[in-house]
Amino acid sequence: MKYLTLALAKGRTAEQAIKLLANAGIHFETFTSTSRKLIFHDDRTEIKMIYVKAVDVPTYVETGAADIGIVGKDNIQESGANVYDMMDLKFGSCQFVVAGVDKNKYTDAQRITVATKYPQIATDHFHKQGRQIDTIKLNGSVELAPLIGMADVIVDIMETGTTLKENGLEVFETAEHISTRLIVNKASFATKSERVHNLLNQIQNALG
Ligand SMILES: Nc1ncnc2c1ncn2[C@@H]1O[C@H](COP(=O)(O)OP(=O)(O)OP(=O)(O)O)[C@@H](O)[C@H]1O
Ligand SMILES: O=P(O)(O)OC[C@H]1O[C@H](OP(=O)(O)OP(=O)(O)O)[C@H](O)[C@@H]1O
Repeated sequence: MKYLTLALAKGRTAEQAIKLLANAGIHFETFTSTSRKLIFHDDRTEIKMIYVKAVDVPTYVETGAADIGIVGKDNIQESGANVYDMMDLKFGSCQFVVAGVDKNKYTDAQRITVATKYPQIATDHFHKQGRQIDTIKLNGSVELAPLIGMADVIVDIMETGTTLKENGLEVFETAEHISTRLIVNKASFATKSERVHNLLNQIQNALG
């Protein structure tokens, strides 16, 4: 039988994903989060895991380079990838928020500048409200932007709220809840349906 390929997001959710897979009977014996190895095999279940940057997981799955992906909903939504979002894995929980320092200015402004790692999500969020925005794409430390006058607000992920608090930012709006999801390539879902369903069942059972 041919191996199913699973793209797993590196970073803060990786350990929990590996633990969930182990509980589902899928073991990557040589895996350590600090290793530089990119491909791991479980010969018993015939699953090949590729260990990649979170932001790239939807691309691997959409193109069929991977049959299945484990990644945060933030990255799936931002990518707009045409994949099946099959399962909430219940870890990596956080929330999209709009935050800044001057709420009155934010409320009254005709047009606002939004700094974010997620320009597509920010644009969609504000367009739903009929607001026009300019986006500035940043790749980290987004909270800095309103503090130095670079942007009026940020759209970013909040988990504990510590980063906002320590930088004197206030939540103006809360948006979507985010968690880690299991996504499936559309062609694989049709052509490898039995194997994909078996894997989904194993993971669902492990989730309890
Ligand atoms: N407090 C949090 N901040 C950011 N992401 C979180 C948080 N809690 C859970 N997540 C989830 O974890 C993923 C981010 O993990 P991580 O920060 O390791 O990746 P990244 O930001 O894509 O990586 P990098 O910082 O290397 O670019 C997010 O995509 C999100 O789904
Ligand atoms: O509410 P909190 O628990 O404080 O978590 C939220 C922070 O975590 C993330 O940043 P990350 O740690 O990925 O660093 P980054 O600034 O490099 O993106 C996110 O972009 C927020 O800055």
